[in-house]
Order: sequence, then structure tokens, then C-alpha cells
Amino acid sequence: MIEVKNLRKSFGDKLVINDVSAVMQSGKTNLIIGTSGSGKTVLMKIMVGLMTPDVGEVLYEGKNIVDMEEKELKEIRTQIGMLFQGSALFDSKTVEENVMFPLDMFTKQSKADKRKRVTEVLSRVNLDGSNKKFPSEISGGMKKRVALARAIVLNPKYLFCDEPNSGLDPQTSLVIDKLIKEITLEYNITTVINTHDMNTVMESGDHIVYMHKGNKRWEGSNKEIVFSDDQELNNFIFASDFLKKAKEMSMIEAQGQSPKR
Ligand SMILES: Nc1ncnc2c1ncn2[C@@H]1O[C@H](COP(=O)(O)OP(=O)(O)OP(=O)(O)O)[C@@H](O)[C@H]1O
Repeated sequence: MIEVKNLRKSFGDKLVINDVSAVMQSGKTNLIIGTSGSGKTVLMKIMVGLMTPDVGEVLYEGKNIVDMEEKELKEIRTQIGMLFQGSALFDSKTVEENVMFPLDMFTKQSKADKRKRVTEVLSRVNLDGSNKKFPSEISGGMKKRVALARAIVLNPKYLFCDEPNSGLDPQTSLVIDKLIKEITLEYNITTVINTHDMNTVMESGDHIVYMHKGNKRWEGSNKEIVFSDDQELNNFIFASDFLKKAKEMSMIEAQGQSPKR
């Protein structure tokens, strides 16, 4: 479990994270949602230790990583997999070399063992036989899957994904969401996804944290989110008339009445 407690972060006189406390549940797909500029990325960067909060704690299984000694922090970093927004693959390296990179950096495994592990994770993301291809030769969805394979190659306990669906069509987005969710369950990973994709929210959001103007405004599951009476959250999730209508219908049905025509 990852827990953040009373986090606060300002840039100059601009407060961008305001006393945020939240829990990222173990073995679950946790989502951070909110409009652009609400503080999602800053919150995620603080959680992975790429940014230091002005005040507050980030606890990994109870251990605070803020102000942690570099040696101990390094150990936790090896348990973290990250999927960046633009996939962030090395263009001059093959798929295999890209996925092998963390193994080269953090392990002393033999080349044969590393190859075996890379082939294993590439197969898990349904990319058998793509080892020798270059990023320029594969589609955006495949690049995301390579990046996901790289993120899980060290068997992480924690997986952070920043906008995993950016730049993908809705169908390919679903494939990526499904894969992340399956992998989270299969390997019992604590996954944190930063997103404003409502499909992801409804399909994958075991636990959701809604950020609004630097504040945590709501926290709950995808079963609860559609029934929230928080006006800001409703404006965010039901941005279209179509979705507003769908909500009205499902609330009427939940009350056991048949929807009005
Ligand atoms: N390094 C920085 N220096 C100054 N201001 C920053 C910095 N990083 C973020 N901010 C500000 O903090 C606020 C929150 O930014 P953040 O990137 O966390 O938003 P977000 O919710 O992730 O938005 P998006 O969905 O567009 O990525 C914004 O007002 C942004 O301009």
C-alpha cells in the first residue's frame, strides 16, 4: 500500500497540492483523475520520489520516502515500474534492447537470462516475435505495450502509468487498459494511473482519487463514482449530454423505476 499524508507543494506563491492525503490500495488499479492542471502529475511525481513535497509524507508499506537515505530509496526505486506518457522508448534500440534496459541497469544477470526474461514479458503483452523490431517499425499501441513490458520486466511491486492512453484510439486504449488491469491482478501490483479517460475510469478504476485545483475532492470506486453528488466531480465525469442522460437513466433504474421516454 502507498499512502500519502498531508502533502503540500507550491511553485513560488502558487499552491498546487493542498494538504492531500490518500491511499493507493495494494493489488488494485488506483486512478488519479481530474481536469488539466489539477495537480495529478505533480502528485504522481511526489509519489515516485521525482519531486519533493514542501510538507507531508509518502509511505510505502509504512516507510516514508521523503527525506529517505539515497541507498534505501534506491531499493524502493527498483520495485517501481513506470510507463511514461509518450512511451519514451529509445529509437536507436530494438524492442528487445529497450525492454532489457532495466535489467542491464539494475541486475547482474547473464545475457541469456536477460533475453529469456525479455521474451517472457514481451509474450505477456502479446508481442511475441517483435524482439528485433525498432520503435519506428511498430504502431503506437505496440509501443505502449513495449513500454509496459519494460515497466514490468523487473517484477515491480508498484506500477505508475502517466496517461497510458494518450495518443491512442479508443479501441487500442481499451486493449492497454485491459492489459494493465490483468497484469496488476496477476502479479499483485499496486498500480497508479494518471488519466482523464472516462473509459479507463469505468473499466479499470478499482480505487479513484479525484483532484480539483490541487485538492483531493473525492475518493471511491468506479461503482460509487456515478452516484456521487459532488457537483465538480459530476461536471468532470458527465461532461457530455449523452453521459448526463446515461446517469439519469441508471439512477432511475437503480431506484427500481422504469426510465421516462
Ligand atoms: N515544475 C513546475 N514549475 C512550476 N509550476 C508547475 C510545475 N509543474 C507543475 N506546475 C503547475 O502545477 C499545476 C498542476 O500541474 P500538473 O502537471 O500536476 O497538472 P495535471 O493535473 O497533471 O494536468 P494535465 O492533465 O494537463 O497533465 C499547474 O498549474 C502547473 O502549471
